Amino acid sequence: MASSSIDELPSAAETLTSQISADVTPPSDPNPTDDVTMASSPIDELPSAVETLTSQHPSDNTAAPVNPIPSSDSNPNDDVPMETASIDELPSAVDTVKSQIPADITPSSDDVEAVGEKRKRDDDDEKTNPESSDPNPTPSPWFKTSLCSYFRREGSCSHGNTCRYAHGEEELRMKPDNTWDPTSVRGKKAKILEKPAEEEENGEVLFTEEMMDDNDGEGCGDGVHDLSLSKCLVHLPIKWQADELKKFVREQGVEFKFAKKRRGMIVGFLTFENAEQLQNGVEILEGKAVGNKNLKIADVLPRTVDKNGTKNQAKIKSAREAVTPLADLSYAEQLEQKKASIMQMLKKLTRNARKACQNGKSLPEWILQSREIGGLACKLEGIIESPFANGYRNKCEFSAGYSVEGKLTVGFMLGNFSAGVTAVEEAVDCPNISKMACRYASIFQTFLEKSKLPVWNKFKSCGFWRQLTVREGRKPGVFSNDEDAETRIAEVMLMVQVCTKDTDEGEVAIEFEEMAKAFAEGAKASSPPLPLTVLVVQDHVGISNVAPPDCPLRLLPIPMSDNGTNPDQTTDVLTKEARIHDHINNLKFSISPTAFFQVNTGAAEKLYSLAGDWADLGPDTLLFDVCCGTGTIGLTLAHRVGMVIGIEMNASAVSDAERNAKINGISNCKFICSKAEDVMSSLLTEYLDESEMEEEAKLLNNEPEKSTKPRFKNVVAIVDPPRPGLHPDVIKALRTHPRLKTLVYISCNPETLGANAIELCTPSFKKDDQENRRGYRQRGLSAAASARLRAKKMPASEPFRPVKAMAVDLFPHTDHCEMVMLLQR
Ligand SMILES: C[S@@+](CC[C@H](N)C(=O)[O-])C[C@H]1O[C@@H](n2cnc3c(N)ncnc32)[C@H](O)[C@@H]1O
Repeated sequence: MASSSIDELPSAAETLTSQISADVTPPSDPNPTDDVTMASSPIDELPSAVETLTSQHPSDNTAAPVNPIPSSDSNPNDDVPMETASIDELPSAVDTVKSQIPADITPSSDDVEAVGEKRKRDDDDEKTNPESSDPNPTPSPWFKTSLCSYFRREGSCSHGNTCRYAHGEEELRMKPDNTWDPTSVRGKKAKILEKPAEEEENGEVLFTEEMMDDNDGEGCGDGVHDLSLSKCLVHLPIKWQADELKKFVREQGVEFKFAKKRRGMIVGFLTFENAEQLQNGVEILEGKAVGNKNLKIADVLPRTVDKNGTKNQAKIKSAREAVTPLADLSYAEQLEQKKASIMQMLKKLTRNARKACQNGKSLPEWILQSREIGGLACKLEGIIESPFANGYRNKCEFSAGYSVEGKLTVGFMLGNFSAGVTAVEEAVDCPNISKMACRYASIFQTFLEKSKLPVWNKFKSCGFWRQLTVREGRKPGVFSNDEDAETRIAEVMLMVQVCTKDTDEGEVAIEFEEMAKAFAEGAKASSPPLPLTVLVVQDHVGISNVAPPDCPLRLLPIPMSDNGTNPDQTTDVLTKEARIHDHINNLKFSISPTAFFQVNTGAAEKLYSLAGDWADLGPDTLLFDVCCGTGTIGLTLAHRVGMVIGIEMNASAVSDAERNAKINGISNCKFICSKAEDVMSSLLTEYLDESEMEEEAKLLNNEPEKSTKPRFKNVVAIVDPPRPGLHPDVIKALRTHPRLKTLVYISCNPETLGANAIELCTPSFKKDDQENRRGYRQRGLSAAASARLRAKKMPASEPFRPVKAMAVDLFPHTDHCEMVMLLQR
């Protein structure tokens, strides 16, 4: 290796790692699904796990009279009286979905209030004493929000039905501050899930690479900083680098010795010359406004030892907590939590859509009717559970880094780099990860311990070994329990991400050879031996491990194995092409290293079937599969439609899709490699308007021009965008094409589905009333607020209406959940 900077990196043991106090929270699941940016809007309004859970809706069947509380979003034009009577239970989930949890979503009065109603009494009235002896009390928002201790103890209460306290969990209502009686089951559950919020307050940031020892470019590279004279600054602008930090601090009149800051992080470091300088700096900088944030000053502590010399380990999150935060709840409880969070999203959609409607115009029917279903934009039919709750991930990305204790580790990051967390811990007890993936991570870790090349240092953006991705391909057939998970895996692709910048080619070649040997031997030595089908290296220089799809790949030969699990490298074309296979609905899918494939194949199968069942398909249907990846949705539904057009921007996914059509003998699918925003409108015109013109010409008895395109009576789009949602141009094209009547929206991020649905489902403004604001998105606006603005500019077109929704749990033990919504007009 040529680079001296890499050679000079301190060893893990030498590294003086630091722990600092700061109020940041690591993400719960580093890799819930593949994130490929599509929409231009950031998701500002994503609820945290805690918000989601504390705002959980009760499964409350009581029809207690309540005092309506106005929603902040109430639309002054909406003067439809609010029902306070009981609301019929929603129909149960579709019969076809056997494993689905019954939909117990009878709304409580709180839900009705969420629809938005004028305040009828003032705050003093709301504070009605629940212990008052008035025989006909004005119901208070606190009514039945606490459990009756008498009832709990004795099993009865002399107040009977008139008691203000809840007689059992069934009767219990959420408090006006969106919390549950802490002694109730729901209160206790919420507490478990509030844990991350407490940690956020405590603020733990773990740096496993030393950032304080580095020469900061001002000739002060003594390698040692006095941590008692150092402070950490939190809430700095993410784009700042050290120079901007230095400039800012100097402008405040603060003197210092060193300043450290990396682009992409919200934290930076200051080291002072002496105690006086430090005290002065803290006084000036603490709470100082920077942008729309106020600075926080935190201590820089040695990583594993606090100021008193005692270990800080107790405060440190485990990989299990970081990656699978719901793992300590039962699976039934997890599903209930997710369903509740999707219901919140559906209520939010109604509120946002009301805000997006034109003043003085009547609201669309679906918003008016939402009050009958507790403020939901449409019925939530339930949640489909994952067929496997454990070891279900077919793709795991393990980072190479250092553990909290400075040990070289291949595992999961305990938090977010932007918040300063670089600690990596082994995937111990993470129930969503297969044993096979963990085993490969451990083989890689053992290899790295002996490697001459260093692991990637995120803070300094240097090093060589970055990440190991383990992708598994399953055999065809039905599997019914978690236990046989390992035996289902037939093929494994390993992709190792490295950064070869400034390295010696010869040395790298030797390391790769050693690595291939280590994997092959490790796979063979495992009991039972592990499959190893493909080994590829991805060469990436960027700061984050998320590499662009066109990042260079190199296929490495795997030394021959005599255990029968590996194909012959010299003859097998599959290994030469770097691909593995998986199976969905009896179809075989070929998957290349960077192509998206749902990480939970069993649950994806259910997801696609549901989308097909809702999509109103038939031989006369033209199906647009928008963001089609390797073609899974279109190909599994191809036999039910006339033609499928798949649109996908990742070129290797598109060539996988074409290959998959061939492998499965499907000939009515066409795949377009492009960003959907660039082609959606023209494709709709190309495939629909032409046939419309021919139809008209026929009616007028004119001889139509001979078309090369097939004609379809029914047009349906199934969209399955990445987490940022659909691009505004795709939404506009779908919304304004009059022949598209049915749209099935699959979303791995219900929040962006909510934002996109605002644009799809609110009536167009009259031209004169349309807002003339420029651009698709204004800085600082939430996704929903941006969507509301765009909705006001939507060209005249019939809006869709949300018809029904279903949650599908593709990610057990994490707080992520897939969602499907049917939109029609
Ligand atoms: C959530 S995945 C869904 C893939 C596929 N439907 C499936 O279930 O396997 C989203 C896909 O959208 C693709 N994508 C992201 N942005 C896109 C864009 N602007 N235009 C078209 N495809 C895009 C990604 O490459 C990815 O394959």
